[in-house]
Amino acid sequence: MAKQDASGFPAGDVVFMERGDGNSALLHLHGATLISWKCHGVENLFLSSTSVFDNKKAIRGGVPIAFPNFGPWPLGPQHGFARIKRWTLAVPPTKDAKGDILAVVTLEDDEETKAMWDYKFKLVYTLVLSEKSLMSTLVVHNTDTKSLGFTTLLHTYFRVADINTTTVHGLKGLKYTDKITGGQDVVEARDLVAVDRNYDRVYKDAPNVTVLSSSGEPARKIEIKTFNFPDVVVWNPWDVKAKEMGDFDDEGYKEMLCVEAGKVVNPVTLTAGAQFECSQTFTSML
Ligand SMILES: O=P(O)(O)OC[C@H]1O[C@H](O)[C@H](O)[C@@H](O)[C@@H]1O
Repeated sequence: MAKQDASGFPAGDVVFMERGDGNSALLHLHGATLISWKCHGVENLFLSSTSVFDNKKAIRGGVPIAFPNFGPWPLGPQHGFARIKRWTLAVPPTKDAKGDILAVVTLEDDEETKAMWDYKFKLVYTLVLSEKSLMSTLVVHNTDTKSLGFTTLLHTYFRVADINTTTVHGLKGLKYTDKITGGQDVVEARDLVAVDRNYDRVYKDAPNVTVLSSSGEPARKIEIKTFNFPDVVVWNPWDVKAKEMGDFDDEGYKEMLCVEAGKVVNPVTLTAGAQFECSQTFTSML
């Protein structure tokens, strides 16, 4: 398995949050990519063992942030630049009276971002680690004197013991676009969505709670509660695409599922000085 604890990284590259009861989180400042969330000692995030940590390429796994664009982008790299920029640690891990840990990282425009996307902005990403939960809040500030538009998404790679026992609840009745087959939107008929091939589906207008369940050892049941993320992308590259990606374990598709909270179908428009807040909270229900 990939290095998923703080000891494998130069100290200045990662932010380690630890409650001391088997609950911890590890964020890499490259892309503000959360690369580990352990709940009672169980790792819930998938990180490819072949992920490249060169502070250039996006980290393959954890929770990369897509901003200011989800998907192919004519102005710059796929999924935007937030996942490949170095973020700044604004508030180092701080414990409150309940024992919860808070940390804040930020990203602001610079010459490189403005060459692609000519706007001034500030992103503030706040993590709060509780006993069974991790809340991640992204606030986008328009610090420019003109309006800007964007799409954004938290690209969570969940770790599961066995994809064949994994389901996602909460998507029934929603329309989705299937990016693999193309064509018309389809209505999801299943209460429990199981993934048995290459999936790349964008579910629209989802309720704010979905639940990922997986048996095997260890079993997992994780509630994903969102705010201002109306879309859910379900992605698994499966065997052929996994092999095609240089930074994805050949067999890794059997041990992961991406359930991505997004604001991707309808972009956000922010007037000068305005801000937009969105969040997702993982809660282990076991
Ligand atoms: O390889 P990446 O740029 O990290 O993208 C990985 C995947 O991200 C999302 O899930 C998209 O819906 C997929 O179309 C894409 O293949």
